[in-house]
Amino acid sequence: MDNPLVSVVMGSNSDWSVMQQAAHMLKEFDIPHETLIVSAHRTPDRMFEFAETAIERGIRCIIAGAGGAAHLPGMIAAKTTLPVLGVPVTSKHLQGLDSLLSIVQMPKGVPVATFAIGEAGAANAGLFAVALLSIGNPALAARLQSFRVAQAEAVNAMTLPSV
Ligand SMILES: Nc1c(C(=O)O)ncn1[C@@H]1O[C@H](COP(=O)(O)O)[C@@H](O)[C@H]1O
Repeated sequence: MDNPLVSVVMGSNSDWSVMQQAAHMLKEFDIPHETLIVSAHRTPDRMFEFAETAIERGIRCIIAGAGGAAHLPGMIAAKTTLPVLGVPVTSKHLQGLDSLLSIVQMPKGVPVATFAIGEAGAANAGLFAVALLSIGNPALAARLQSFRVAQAEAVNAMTLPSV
């Protein structure tokens, strides 16, 4: 996508089933974004270059998802002052608790905004990026409000089976 405002990055293509939820939200709100595979562990030089050039490329925030020893969001945050939204990807052996703790326990001074494990976290990271971009953008803020109204209506229309 031309001139992306949000980067959605992940450590491996195996993260896509979770991380695509963030991209879907951005698409729903017509936010120009890019999706990339970058790994602090496996492609450290590429990760450094990505983080160091993100501001000059016009990126406004970075959604970073990883599983297991999920150092990617924190390492990106170490190399840029852009807001980094961390998504703990569900892992095979520890169900993403390892990813969550790796992402959330950042040392003071280098924040990563950490979301829920898995698809809900990825979708919410996308929505949070929209919320960040809606500051000073009343049209986008109005679309976000409409999204909430539609969501409330869907919940109001829910029914339960009789016992
Ligand atoms: N946590 C990280 C990092 C990183 O933090 O740099 N790079 C890859 N990974 C994670 O390794 C898991 C398994 O990856 P593979 O499926 O490729 O073996 C993925 O969830 C990925 O995010």
